[in-house]
Amino acid sequence: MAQQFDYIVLGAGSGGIASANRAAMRGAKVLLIEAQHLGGTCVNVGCVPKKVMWFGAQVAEAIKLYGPDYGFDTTLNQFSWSKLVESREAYIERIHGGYNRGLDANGVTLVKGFGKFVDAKTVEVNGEHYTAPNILIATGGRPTIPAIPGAEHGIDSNGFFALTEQPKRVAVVGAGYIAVELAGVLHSLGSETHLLVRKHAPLRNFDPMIVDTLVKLMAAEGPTLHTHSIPKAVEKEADGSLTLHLENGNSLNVDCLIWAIGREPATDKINIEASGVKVNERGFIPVDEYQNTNVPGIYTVGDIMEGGIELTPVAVKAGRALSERLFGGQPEAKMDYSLVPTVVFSHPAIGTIGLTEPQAREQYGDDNVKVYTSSFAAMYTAVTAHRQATEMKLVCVGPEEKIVGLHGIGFGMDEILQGFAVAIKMGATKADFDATVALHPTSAEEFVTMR
Ligand SMILES: Cc1cc2nc3c(=O)[nH]c(=O)nc-3n(C[C@H](O)[C@H](O)[C@H](O)COP(=O)(O)OP(=O)(O)OC[C@H]3O[C@@H](n4cnc5c(N)ncnc54)[C@H](O)[C@@H]3O)c2cc1C
Repeated sequence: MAQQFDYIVLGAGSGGIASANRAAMRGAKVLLIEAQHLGGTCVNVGCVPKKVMWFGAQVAEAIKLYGPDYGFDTTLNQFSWSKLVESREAYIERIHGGYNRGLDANGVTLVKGFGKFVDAKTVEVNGEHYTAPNILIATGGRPTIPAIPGAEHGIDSNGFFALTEQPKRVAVVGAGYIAVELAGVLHSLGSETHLLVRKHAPLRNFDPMIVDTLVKLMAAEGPTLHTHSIPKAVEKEADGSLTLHLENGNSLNVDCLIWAIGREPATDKINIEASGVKVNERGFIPVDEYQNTNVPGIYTVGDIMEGGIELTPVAVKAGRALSERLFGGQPEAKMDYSLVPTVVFSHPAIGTIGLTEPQAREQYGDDNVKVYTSSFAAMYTAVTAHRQATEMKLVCVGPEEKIVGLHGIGFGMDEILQGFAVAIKMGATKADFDATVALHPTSAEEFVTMR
């Protein structure tokens, strides 16, 4: 006999936990199924451990690059990778505790195990059957490994977080934000780091100002960027090192190879056929604007939805909106996927929202687009020998100069963006920015003082 619930959530990651909790708060009887760890990718092998490592890298930079000119006579005797990992994992354990308490407080039933569809209303876990009129698929994704000889000698981002020792020489392959972030952290913490990208630069879909600045900073400070570098094969040498052979004829010998070439959806092992839910040729699930799949009563949010934005707050917001619609008496509740801000924890950080300059010119025509920029060395770095560039840009359209894009790379950009994202979401114009009194002295003030 199947146990009956109002709502079954498959996957306790960012989207699943948020949706399960909100549904339970609205009175639904909720079952949450998780195969591995509460919190999913973000908490265990994504945003959270990544940001801790990035903070570690910030500490290293403060000591090595900036400390001396601020008068600190410091010597870095040693850096313990394993201590950093220990602190990080203890922090993650505390987050797990918080999630458990939250689910308990809301009355969500948690079952640990790998869930599979039996039919459109039934899921099986550990031999038990559970049924509900509403089922959310929130199983997220996993890193892609390329199909080349020897690829198995490399690790992925999950493997990066499992490293107990710091690699001496490492190659990170990929041009997206995860590749940039992992390479930046490893470089700043002292590994000889190589970032290999297929084309001329990483983060190619970002505003050209961001891409150009990042490439210049990498050339000046590292990691070593290898452009037009497509891996062809990986060979394990007798000494345990790895030789990466590239299509352009070059090769690179390293101790550790990290694939960060993209992610694929976890829809292939959940017997999705039994549910009737359609997936596209890559395994992502198409949904309408209300997160409905093609099967009534089955929904999806997060990294496995087709055309989604693979970020935690997006999965969380979509999951909550869905629960408000199903159980909270808000029949029109839905996620608004427009103007989603993004930060890349590079060195320095990148923040971006809205259209890039080329996108705005394409969409509105050159005559309707006005761009404002600012370029300076962040004050934190400007008083040291290690001056670091900050570049900012506002992309405005029409006679009212509505701001449709805001982009920045520089010290503090990760924390600067959120407030500006609110203003832009509200439809701010350049005049609104100009009317705002600057906060001095900050980098952020440049956004309201551009001429
Ligand atoms: C290295 C890295 C860094 C990142 N950094 C950021 C960042 O800084 N900011 C940001 O916003 N986003 C970041 N992300 C992206 C973010 O982690 C994802 O967008 C987010 O976790 C997606 O949430 P989700 O709910 O769709 O899936 P997930 O969080 O992946 O959760 C899916 C869960 O489902 C479980 N599961 C899968 N199949 C089953 C099954 N059959 N039965 C039971 N459970 C199952 C999995 O074990 C997992 O716990 C990062 C990702 C990575 C990999």
